[in-house]
Amino acid sequence: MTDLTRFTAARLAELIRSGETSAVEVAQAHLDRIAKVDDRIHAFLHLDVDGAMATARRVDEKSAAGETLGPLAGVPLALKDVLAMKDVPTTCGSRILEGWRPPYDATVVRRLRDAGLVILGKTNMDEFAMGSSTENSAFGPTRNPWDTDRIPGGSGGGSSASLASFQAPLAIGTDTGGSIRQPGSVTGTVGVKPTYGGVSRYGLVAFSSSLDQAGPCARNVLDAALLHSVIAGYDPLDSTSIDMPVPPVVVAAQATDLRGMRVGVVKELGGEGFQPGVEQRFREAVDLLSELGAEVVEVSCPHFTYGLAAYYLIAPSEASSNLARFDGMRYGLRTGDDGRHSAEDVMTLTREAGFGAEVKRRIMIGTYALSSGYYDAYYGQAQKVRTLISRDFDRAFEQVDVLVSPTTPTTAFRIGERVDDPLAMYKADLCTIPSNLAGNASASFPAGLSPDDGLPVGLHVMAPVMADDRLYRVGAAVEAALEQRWGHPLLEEAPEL
Ligand SMILES: NC(=O)C[C@H](N)C(=O)O
Repeated sequence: MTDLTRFTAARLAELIRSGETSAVEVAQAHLDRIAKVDDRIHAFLHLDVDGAMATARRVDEKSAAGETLGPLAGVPLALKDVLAMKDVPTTCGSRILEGWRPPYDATVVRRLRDAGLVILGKTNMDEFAMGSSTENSAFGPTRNPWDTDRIPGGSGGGSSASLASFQAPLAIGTDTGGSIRQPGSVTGTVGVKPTYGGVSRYGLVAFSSSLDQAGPCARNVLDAALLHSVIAGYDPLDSTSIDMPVPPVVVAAQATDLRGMRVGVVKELGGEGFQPGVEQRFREAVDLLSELGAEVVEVSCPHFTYGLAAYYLIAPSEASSNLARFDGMRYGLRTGDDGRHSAEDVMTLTREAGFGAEVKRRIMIGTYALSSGYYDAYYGQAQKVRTLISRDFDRAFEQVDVLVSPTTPTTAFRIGERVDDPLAMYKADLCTIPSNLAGNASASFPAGLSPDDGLPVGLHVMAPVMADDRLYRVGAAVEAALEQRWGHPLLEEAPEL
């Protein structure tokens, strides 16, 4: 049979159901691929070979017993290392959690297991999801399969790179300010940030609790939708979980036109500071939306311009509180516990040794923004801006069904290029942050290769709260039209590894 790592997730599941291949064969093919290429990519931090093979065998046994298999049963998946998986190392890309094996599964992980997905291992990420390049991982950077001198995006660069290098057909990411969508954009893959509350955060190690959201990553729109419907849905273990039916994402992912849909191009997200090739592919994508039947208008969201500033007060503030629990007493690393230091000293020494520079920077910014006398001027002000951004969305969605922009201002930059310039790094999330602040659904879909450097460009689509299906409708129609234009999916143009 042709190389099993080249199939879509939907097709693999079909082949397993029909008995043309087995879940064990599929898992083995992906583990072989990882063994062949991951020394050059470094997408994975940890492989769970025994666990993966055991799940695959269970799926094959069920199939042999004539049990009906779910739509993704037996399909391999790469899990971002920020989700707790029982007895499997979970580091969040940080030294401070080295050696920690969670005693429980995140709800997302439990749902994946129940649906028979084969979790291959944990993927690399910026430490505690703070970054846009995966260079802030304590375990070394991940490389972009399109050009291994470049970043695969962040913080979920391990997940996006595993897809683009055919090491896994599906992955899970988390998105606080763009960590699913920006890696998707720069690797030519699909990344969806569901509505906040649409996917449970139980067992997702918290960075900024009011912004964090787990979501599906895939090489095509239908696969992302199938994965979305596995992980989404109400969870009593997450107090912010929305008790409503999951939007009909799988049906929407089979759309071929956009007739009757109103699309708004966000005036403030583009132009100055955007790479010309990114702008060009974005404009072409907008023309394509009209060709597919959508009515396209320009929409102004004046407060989006302040999104980045508000995010870099709110996210560090929440992080400074959330990360207080990593003190050497409860999890992972403990430094200075030699009988000569007080408990407080052990906490300080552990945090000094266990956290990287970016995490420390954010803890300091957040602590400052929340401190007495500054709270109103910084954190309080940022929360007001957050409300204004939500109102921009509300007003826009009175006129249009979805909003669009480029996903990121540039294509994948070079490893090392922005490590000494945090602001340049933060700007990668200029277009993605507003949706985290407002909590609405949004996604990045491949929109072709930039004519100036031949690297992938993403089309960013934003939909109202719990209207995630609209993202998939746009994504599916665009994907079908572009494949027809090129005669193949975008990743076929990626260099062989
Ligand atoms: N976590 C995210 O969504 C990534 C964002 N670039 C950040 O550094 O906060």
